[in-house]
Amino acid sequence: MFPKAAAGYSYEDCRATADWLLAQTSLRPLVGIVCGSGLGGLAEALKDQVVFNYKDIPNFPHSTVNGHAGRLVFGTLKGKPCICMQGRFHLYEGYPVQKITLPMRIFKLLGVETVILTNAAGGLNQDYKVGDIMIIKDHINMPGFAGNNPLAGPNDERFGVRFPCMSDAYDRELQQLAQDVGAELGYSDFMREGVYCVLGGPSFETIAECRMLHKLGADAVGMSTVHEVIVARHCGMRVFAMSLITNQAVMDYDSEEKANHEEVLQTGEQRSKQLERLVSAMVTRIEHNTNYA
Ligand SMILES: O=P(O)(O)O[C@H]1O[C@H](CO)[C@@H](O)[C@H]1O
Ligand SMILES: Nc1nc2[nH]cnc2c(=O)[nH]1
Repeated sequence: MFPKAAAGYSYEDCRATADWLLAQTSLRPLVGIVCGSGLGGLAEALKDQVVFNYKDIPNFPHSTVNGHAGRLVFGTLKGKPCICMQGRFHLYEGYPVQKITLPMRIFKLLGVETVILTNAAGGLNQDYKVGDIMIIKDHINMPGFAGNNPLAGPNDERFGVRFPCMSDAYDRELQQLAQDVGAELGYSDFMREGVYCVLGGPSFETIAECRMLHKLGADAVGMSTVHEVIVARHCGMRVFAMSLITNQAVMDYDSEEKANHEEVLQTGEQRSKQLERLVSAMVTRIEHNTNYA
């Protein structure tokens, strides 16, 4: 029933995992949240929690990265049923791209309509400061240019169409909602919007690579999110994503700065309460049961 899939999982495999979860809790989540590096504190805001360790969930990969606890948390945020991934999967952990995006299909089969993704990213835009929150308005899928797209392979129409549109990947209403909620919370000074570029990692970028990405139109760079967004949109969920700028990408040969994961986690900790308030306030105001595909 729960095969060890080498690359991806079939519709039936995803259904089996979703049904296994649905049998353990009566909560039916409408919003799915993915916590980025050091941002797992978001899950603590959920009430009436039912928690699963990834290693206990059939078919689920395991978290191997510091700052990604590896727990799936069902609960409510101000009364709204949610599910939260306290930790995500990345290409550099050695998982095939179809495997790191499996949770999006599970979300869909659990009944999730809206996905909110967070990540830690390096700032390429010279106006950005460490601690800024960037609403993602678009992405550049660098591994996708080389054919590493989570939708490559046979397409199952029960999830979505063969050639999904991505020019509307990031829901504009939700971007506006984030701006409005951010302004009400007094966060406007550190809220931005921009383009996120995903790379394979795990090495951080060279100076020449950062300069190139900036010239290509990227405002922030990271190693996640985009694959999840593609799969979430393919199966018709509404998507909002944001980056916490945890470090400045090094763009200058005179700089003494060195990107490191400790700084990433530290910035996450410093901004975690504000991110939690932003996400909670957004979740309470998200409308449901509309056709978002
Ligand atoms: O994108 P998230 O999971 O937030 O993590 C980011 O932070 C890690 C590097 O410090 C990388 O995994 C990068 O992708
Ligand atoms: N690729 C990449 N990922 C990150 N995650 C957090 N900061 C960074 C960064 O500078 N580069």
